[in-house]
Amino acid sequence: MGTRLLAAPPEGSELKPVRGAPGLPYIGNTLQVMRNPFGVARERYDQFGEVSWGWLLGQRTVTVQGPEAAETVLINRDKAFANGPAWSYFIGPFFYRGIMLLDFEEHLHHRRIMQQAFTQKRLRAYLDAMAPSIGKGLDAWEPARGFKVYDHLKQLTLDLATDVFMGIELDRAEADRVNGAFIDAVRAGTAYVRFPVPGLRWHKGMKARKVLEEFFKSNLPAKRRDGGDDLFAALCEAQTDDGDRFTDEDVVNHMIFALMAAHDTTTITLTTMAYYLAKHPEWQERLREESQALGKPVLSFEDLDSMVSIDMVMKESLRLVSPVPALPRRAVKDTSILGYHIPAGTTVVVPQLTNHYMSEWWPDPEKFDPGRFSGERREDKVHKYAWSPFGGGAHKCIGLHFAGMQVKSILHQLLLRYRWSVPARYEWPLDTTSLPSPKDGLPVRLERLENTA
Ligand code: HEM
Repeated sequence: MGTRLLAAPPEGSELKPVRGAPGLPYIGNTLQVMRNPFGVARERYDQFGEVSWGWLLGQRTVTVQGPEAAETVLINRDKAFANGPAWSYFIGPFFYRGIMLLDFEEHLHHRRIMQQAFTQKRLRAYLDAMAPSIGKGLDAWEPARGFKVYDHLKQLTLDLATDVFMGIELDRAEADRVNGAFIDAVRAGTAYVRFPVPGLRWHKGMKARKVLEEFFKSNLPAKRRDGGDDLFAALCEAQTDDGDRFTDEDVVNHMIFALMAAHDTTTITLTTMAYYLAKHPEWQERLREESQALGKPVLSFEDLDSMVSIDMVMKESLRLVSPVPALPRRAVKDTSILGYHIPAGTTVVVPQLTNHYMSEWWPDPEKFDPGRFSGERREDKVHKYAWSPFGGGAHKCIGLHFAGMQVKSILHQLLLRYRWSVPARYEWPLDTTSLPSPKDGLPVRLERLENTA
């Protein structure tokens, strides 16, 4: 495929043009990137270096590889890169005015208020609220061969979302209606037909958005009045020192977005951990011993830092399978990345999934080796953006401590109740066409342990 330049740099500037092998207009390498993101990224890096371009999902897209380029884009010093126009292309109609889709001053205003829903005091309350629901959810698992871990974890985190995020008692039918709408809204983002044809994903997503809006709107007055220990109440109450608060509409938009931001990401992290712990039983035993040694059936906030092995496995799993595989941005003015000219209007993507596999930054990147995050080794310290599953800069994941808490709390309780394994030669078929997930649901042999805690 021929090499083409994205655009000529302005005359007299010392900037270099971005090169690429873009392929057919609109289609380009989309299929290859989806099927084999690692191979394509390596090939492009070897041919063009950190900054290259191609057609991706119907857009001219500049892909920036490696932590230095990631830092330039995410730190965004001269405010050249915007989230809204880039993310809206994928999820705009369904996650309208979610905080990740806001930019610059407006984003900062919302972020300051939202921060109040993620204080240590709030996090403690969320953790205490979720512990019993986790136990109940896990107790209902039925040990079997071919037990689909991914499907069960997805259901568990969805049920937790109803408790900890909404704090609303729902009967099963209502919970299924709201959860179903939520799932349709998330799926719509990966629709191939990107306009509303009745019965297809996009159309279902639009309908689902309406269901969710009505649900949160109708529950909002009671939430504002009664408060609570859930995220919905926290967003209603959140207030900055300057007295800024969210409007009713803001609360609804942020709730719908937060559910989405939290759900699949946490499920993918837990599933990846379950996969590697099944493939590496010595690590599973090590984690189980750590949990048993704690001598408590559930984790409290104070215990989180002492779960050192779970922490290392979580970090390594987030490196190997970054739940948000790529971060898109749109250049809102002419700018540059590592000396390359980026014209206004260009879509720029930071591919976290493949960045975590660069042998330039990670020794033996394909290997599951949680010890690389141990105090003595800290391989992630090679660059601030070498390990960045939570992104960076102004939009860095606001829920990262929440995620750590939830993952550790679930894994601790899981390790105390069950052992799981896969045949030695099993390799999971990872689907990378959307957010990464196992095509087969990750079937394991699940056994209940005699003594829990
Ligand atoms: C392991 C789990 C998680 C991962 C890997 C993850 C990853 C990310 C990433 C990469 C971003 C930045 C997107 C960008 O810059 O374009 C982000 C943003 C965000 N995440 Fe998470 N996330 C996780 C869990 C959560 C949870 C549990 C919550 C809520 C409780 C949450 C709420 C958010 C929100 C609200 C934003 C937007 C922040 C902003 O734009 O200011 N995330 N997340």
